[in-house]
Amino acid sequence: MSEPAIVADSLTYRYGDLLAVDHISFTVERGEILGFLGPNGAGKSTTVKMLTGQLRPLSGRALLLGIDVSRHPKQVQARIGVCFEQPNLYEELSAADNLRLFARLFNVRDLDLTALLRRVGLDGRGNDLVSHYSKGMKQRLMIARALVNRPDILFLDEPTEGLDPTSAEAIRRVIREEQERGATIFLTTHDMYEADRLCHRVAFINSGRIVALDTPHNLKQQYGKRMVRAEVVGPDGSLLTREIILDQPETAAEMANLLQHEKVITLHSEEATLEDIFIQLTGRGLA
Ligand SMILES: Nc1ncnc2c1ncn2[C@@H]1O[C@H](COP(=O)(O)OP(=O)(O)OP(=O)(O)O)[C@@H](O)[C@H]1O
Repeated sequence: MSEPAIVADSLTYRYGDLLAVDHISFTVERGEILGFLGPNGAGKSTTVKMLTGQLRPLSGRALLLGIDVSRHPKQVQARIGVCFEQPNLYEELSAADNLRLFARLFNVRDLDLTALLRRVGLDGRGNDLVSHYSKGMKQRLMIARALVNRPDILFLDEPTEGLDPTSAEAIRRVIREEQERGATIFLTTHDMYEADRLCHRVAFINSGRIVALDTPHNLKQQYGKRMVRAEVVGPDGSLLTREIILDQPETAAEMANLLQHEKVITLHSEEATLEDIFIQLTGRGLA
């Protein structure tokens, strides 16, 4: 079996007195989409920078595709694609020239510019200057740039943050396509719905530490409470809410009581969201 796409082994980083990343360890298998979830300042970007060779860990090490990132950054960088939250494009060049420049840097000779621009919904706009692009267009161009070298691993740092729904959906579609192509995706986000829909597993990070790492389904099973919420008509005719926790010894009796003795108007089953679980584990929200 091939080695994992990403191995983080006790990665640690400090800015002055601040321990931003505190002995983080995890593994991402090839072809997996891992969501890295945490609030502002949790240490997500710092972790990504260590994984991609932009910051040298204070201690610990990162292996990408079996290669030590600190020892062989160039070798690793040729095989990954990185898209950061802050646009770092050449604004006075056209979108196409930005991509061509990157292709030259990576020695990619058979770049199909038209196809690449089409994938991110920028076909017909390749000759526009990047400075004339909207925020969403720049973000999509950065994704395109991260794909130029057909990376084995894609690092996407908050790729849909602040985008309109159409741009965000275009980016999610590309993420799924890349995973189907066989790429591994490391997705940093504080959007729990996005993580829930896209990721095979999610890691919760808080104050520089991983507090949980599992599939969204297992996290909900382990930490979440499934429940039924009903709206019923009260004695004075007003609407009241009843909540019944599922999977308890008394659940069946409570459900029977509800249906036999109350006038039920609506009935919905609900499960914990990743946000609920994050709050339960850390005492704070993701936003
Ligand atoms: N260059 C820096 N100098 C000093 N402190 C920094 C620097 N970069 C980040 N930090 C601090 O390190 C901690 C982790 O920051 P980091 O950017 O990794 O968090 P994050 O989870 O990516 O947050 P966000 O969601 O806001 O991007 C924060 O407390 C932040 O203020």
